[in-house]
Amino acid sequence: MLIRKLFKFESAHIVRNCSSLRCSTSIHGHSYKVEVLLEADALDHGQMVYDFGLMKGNIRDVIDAFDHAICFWDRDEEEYIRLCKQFSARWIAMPVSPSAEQFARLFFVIIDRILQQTVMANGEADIRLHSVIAHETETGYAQAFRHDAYNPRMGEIRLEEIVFSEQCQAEWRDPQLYRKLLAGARFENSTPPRQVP
Ligand SMILES: Nc1nc2c(c(=O)[nH]1)N=C([C@H](O)[C@H](O)COP(=O)(O)OP(=O)(O)OP(=O)(O)O)CN2
Repeated sequence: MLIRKLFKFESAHIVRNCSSLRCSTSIHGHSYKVEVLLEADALDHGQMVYDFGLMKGNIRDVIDAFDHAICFWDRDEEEYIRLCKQFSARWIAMPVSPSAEQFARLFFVIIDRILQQTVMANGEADIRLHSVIAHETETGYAQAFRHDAYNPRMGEIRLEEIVFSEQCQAEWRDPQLYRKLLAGARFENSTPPRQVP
């Protein structure tokens, strides 16, 4: 069974080398929508694949870091990157260009790691990240599946190479969140009170 949770953020970028001139030569913003799809073949003690509320923890926090941030490819021109950092307290450096496709892949890789490091506490069984959909506009989206996220032909995404500005990190509920993720820390889902009907 599949479940889906929708997240939103507003962000600015340039996508170099693309065919659309406006997109590759002018900083512009989008109201992104990100759909996270999880799958499992069994249900937890609440008879859910994964409680939607749990997705409003680390998964939501990481996606929300992109809100009001300027996102740039770390191979963009040095001067452009310097100015992004100078004029925006919220910025994210990405090892791939910030197209809808790469946002979908990048979120897949991050959320996949969050789930791997999360200790399930309510009988959730074998939760798998099915795919991530990144809507850039009302009419255009990209959907990344596992084989896309880890496909080197699309560019390798190493978590260590995604850099969140100090301001992005400071606004997390846990400013150490990303450092903990990189260090392989375990994230505990809160244990629900057991009520047997
Ligand atoms: N496959 C992709 N194509 C384009 C991307 C992308 O990430 N993946 N990105 C862009 C631009 O960022 C652009 O701003 C969005 O393009 P487009 O859909 O053409 O935007 P419109 O605002 O014109 O949307 P309409 O709904 O068609 O008016 C370009 N292409």
